[in-house]
Amino acid sequence: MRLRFTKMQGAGNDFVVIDATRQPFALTPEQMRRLGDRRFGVGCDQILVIEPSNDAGADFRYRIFNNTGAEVEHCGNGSRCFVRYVVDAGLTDKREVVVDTMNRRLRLQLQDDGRVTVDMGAPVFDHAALPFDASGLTPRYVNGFELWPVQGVELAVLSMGNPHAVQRVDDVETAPVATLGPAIEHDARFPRRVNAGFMQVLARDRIALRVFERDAGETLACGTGACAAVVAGIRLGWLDAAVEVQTRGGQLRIEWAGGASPVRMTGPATRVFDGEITL
Ligand SMILES: N[C@@H](CCC[C@H](N)C(=O)O)C(=O)O
Repeated sequence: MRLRFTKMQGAGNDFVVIDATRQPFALTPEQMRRLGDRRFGVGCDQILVIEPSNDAGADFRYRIFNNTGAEVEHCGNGSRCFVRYVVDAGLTDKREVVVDTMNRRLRLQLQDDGRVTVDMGAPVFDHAALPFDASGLTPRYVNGFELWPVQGVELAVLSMGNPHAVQRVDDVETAPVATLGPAIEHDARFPRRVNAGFMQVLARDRIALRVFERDAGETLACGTGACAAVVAGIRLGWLDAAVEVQTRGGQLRIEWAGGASPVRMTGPATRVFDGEITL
């Protein structure tokens, strides 16, 4: 089958975007793996599928697949690329778009400078949401928030719609992301696995972050990972309410007022090229 696609990236987290409002979308997990493969296909961290909404309150539905073909709940950098795509493709003339994902309704705003701000929804600390099995573990409390001992390090665990485990490191450049990342991702305490964040606090309003993503491995940036790291840093008393996050692929701004308020993420979204592939 022939498939039209657009390659996009947000802070170096790269995507194959499929417009399922204009062509049928019916790829098998095997076809998605081929599409996401950097040698045998187009190559990407995630595949984003844009569908019409069947809910009057939302403009579109947006589905996310890791490059393994597994459908996942959320993708922050992808959501910015999603809105850039629907505006540039003329699918909407709105600059504020409402979209439904698997488990959240997101509100996205295209800024005059081309960046996109996303209302990412509120963080969830309930272990069942990840899920995270803390049985038999004793947390260390910092500023009233738990750090859990897993794989020999201390993890803050939370969901941004998808699961995250964040640790503080002295230096992101020397952090053992390639070895500890997969060990945390596959730790049995995370039965649906987890995205593992490594955060260096540079100042109360600035962190450096690397994320070993579930399925995709280390990516140049992870939007939900940036939100999770900043929320954890705020709860732990290390960060203020607005933080610049330096990733290997670019800069994101994350804001959170605490409690049940939504996390706001602002960052770039860029179209790279359009193409067609036979799968
Ligand atoms: N790159 C994303 C997150 C994509 C999903 C993640 N790998 C998962 O499995 O939960 C982002 O920008 O948030």
